[in-house]
Amino acid sequence: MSISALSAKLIVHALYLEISFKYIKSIQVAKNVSVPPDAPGCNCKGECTNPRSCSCAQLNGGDFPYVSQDGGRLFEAKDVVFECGPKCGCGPQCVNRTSQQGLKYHLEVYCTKDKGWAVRSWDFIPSGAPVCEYVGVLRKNDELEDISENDYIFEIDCWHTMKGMGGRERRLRDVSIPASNRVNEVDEKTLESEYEPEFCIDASSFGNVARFINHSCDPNLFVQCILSSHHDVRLARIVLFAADNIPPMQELTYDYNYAIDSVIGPDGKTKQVPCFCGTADCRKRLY
Ligand SMILES: C[S@@+](CC[C@H](N)C(=O)[O-])C[C@H]1O[C@@H](n2cnc3c(N)ncnc32)[C@H](O)[C@@H]1O
Repeated sequence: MSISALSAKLIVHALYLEISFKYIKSIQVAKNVSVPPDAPGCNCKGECTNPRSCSCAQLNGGDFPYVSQDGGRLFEAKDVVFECGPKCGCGPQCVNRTSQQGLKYHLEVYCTKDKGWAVRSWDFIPSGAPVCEYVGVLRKNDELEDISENDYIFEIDCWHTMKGMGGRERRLRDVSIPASNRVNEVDEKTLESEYEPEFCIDASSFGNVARFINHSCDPNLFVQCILSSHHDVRLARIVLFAADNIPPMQELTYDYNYAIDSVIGPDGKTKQVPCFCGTADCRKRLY
């Protein structure tokens, strides 16, 4: 195939992805995964404005996690953000539903020379703005086959983030997860010694633009765990936010944060993938 025919094909493909991703907003749930019932909501009307009377603001430590500027910006990264959900009295424009309002920026999937597909925005993205949710099929980790061969899995490891438990790991293992689904009911010791992510978002067969966002050791996005309908942190939503003001056409990246040597290939050997993020502090390997 000639270079021009190949580029035309890539452009058509990218356009197709761009159009189809615009309309894929929410995750699918595998048949054997049961999502907990909707949590009780706040009693606010219209928009939540008073953190003292809003029970969702109370879950966030007594204040709203977002400022309303630019349609909602996360004030600072948090262990977990509690957004308003289906049982709340407020409406869809409530600032405490910032990550639920769909794509706001014109995102483009494009081809790089050494990392495959990548994503950039045609628009300026202000620091703290939600960029996109990691959408896919919500699955149990222990049912995935060939996890080391699947590039589109996001393990929901919010406990690791919350407890500063180091790099994400990508492995399959029988794990025993505490029966409790409430943040502060889980025993600390269990967390540190036994906890492994139980669920993941698998974007290999179904997903949105987030599946094409590459890793960087010095990223411009960060991962934020969000609870909106239920309060089970094992099944938290994963949303990517701008870590800085991001100028148009700059590649969007987040830190995959894998622990080095944590991925075992089908041959039983440690898998090593070089990192091509090109930043000054590059760790040289994805895992
Ligand atoms: C979630 S996908 C990202 C989209 C991918 N580039 C594609 O073409 O579909 C993750 C995979 O992209 C590649 N990748 C992402 N970031 C990379 C980086 N900094 N250096 C090298 N490869 C990277 C690796 O193959 C990784 O397993």
